[in-house]
Amino acid sequence: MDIKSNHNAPTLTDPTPINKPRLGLYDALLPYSSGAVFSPGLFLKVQWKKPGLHNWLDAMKSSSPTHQKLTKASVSGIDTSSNDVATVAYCNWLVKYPSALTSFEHIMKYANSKRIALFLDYDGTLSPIVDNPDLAFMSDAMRAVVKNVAKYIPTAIISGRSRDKVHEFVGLQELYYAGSHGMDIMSPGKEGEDGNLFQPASEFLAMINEVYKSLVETTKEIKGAKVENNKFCVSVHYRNVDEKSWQTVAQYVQNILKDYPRLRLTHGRKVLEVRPVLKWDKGKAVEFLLESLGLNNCDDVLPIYIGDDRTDEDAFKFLREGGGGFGILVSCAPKESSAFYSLRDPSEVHTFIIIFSKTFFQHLINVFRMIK
Ligand SMILES: O=P(O)(O)OC[C@H]1O[C@H](O[C@H]2O[C@H](CO)[C@@H](O)[C@H](O)[C@H]2O)[C@H](O)[C@@H](O)[C@@H]1O
Repeated sequence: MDIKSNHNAPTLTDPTPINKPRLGLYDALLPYSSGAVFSPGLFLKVQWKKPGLHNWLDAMKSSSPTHQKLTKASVSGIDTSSNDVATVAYCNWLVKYPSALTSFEHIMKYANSKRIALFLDYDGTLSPIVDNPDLAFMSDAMRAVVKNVAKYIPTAIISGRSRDKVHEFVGLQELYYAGSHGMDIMSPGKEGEDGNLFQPASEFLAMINEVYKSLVETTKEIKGAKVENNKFCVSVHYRNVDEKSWQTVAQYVQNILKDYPRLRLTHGRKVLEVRPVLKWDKGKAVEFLLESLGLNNCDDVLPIYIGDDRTDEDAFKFLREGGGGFGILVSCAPKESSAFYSLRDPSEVHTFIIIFSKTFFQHLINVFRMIK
């Protein structure tokens, strides 16, 4: 697969925010920017039309299909001796989204002599999906590989969680963090200091808090429902709600959103995500970070994004349609995606980052020897 041939000219249309700060590690850092001012172009012009309850329910059911038990997969491939329908479907799907592990040499050939930027989603990518969102811890082994790769490659975590929460889970100072689906971006600070901040949705803070409180109040009677305040967006979890009550969850969220035309809803993995009607998503966050790092519009840069969720598709799409890189979808079940490659689960993400760091480090040594 020729990655480059798939990249067309960028299709982004909204103007650059007026006081867009640069967050680059290697650039002069601009001062902390609070209450950023943005061009009206940042707001979505078409008002979001709230879909009917049945559409919401359909989306809730399809957003997190029960994972098929796919066994015996390994780095080198899948156990094709099994005739299990799910395994066959997964193998067919791998033709379109090859494993980033089995395609590793191809990826490295393409990455050779390029500067890399690595973007990592958190839930379902660095940490396994668990029932309680407060207990979605990342393993020490995963933390160690992310810490190691970040020594050589600018690395960012891009999550739907609040930036503080995901920073607390990951626990590494040296990374870029983009919380609230990219609406809250911070660069690594110097020792004991905060880095630069970019918050395109800051004016929505009060509104989001208000909606969070209403959602907590109205859903408290639904057993298993959980509302999470992600600062510039709110998650309504229904993973632990009996399926018979999903309609009630959807109804309650819909009732509240009727009063907030400037908020919209997206679906994640057994979660409804309430967020501002802004032209800002994980794809825009990747674009912003590349620009801040001085790595945009360069032929010698390869951005790689690894993620598992629907909201990661915005980043995959950005990279595919002119962002100069590619996405890797983490999924153990077939899914349509704008990613180029796939990995089955966080343990394969762990393996990929290890192999990638080692190969990249070796490459740096070779370059160093050549110039010596
Ligand atoms: O962009 P992400 O970092 O993937 O964040 C998306 C949502 O992730 C979290 O929820 C998901 O993971 C939970 C823990 O494994 C799981 O219980 C839940 O069902 C998943 O949807 C997070 O709690 C949400 O706030 C994020 O929106």
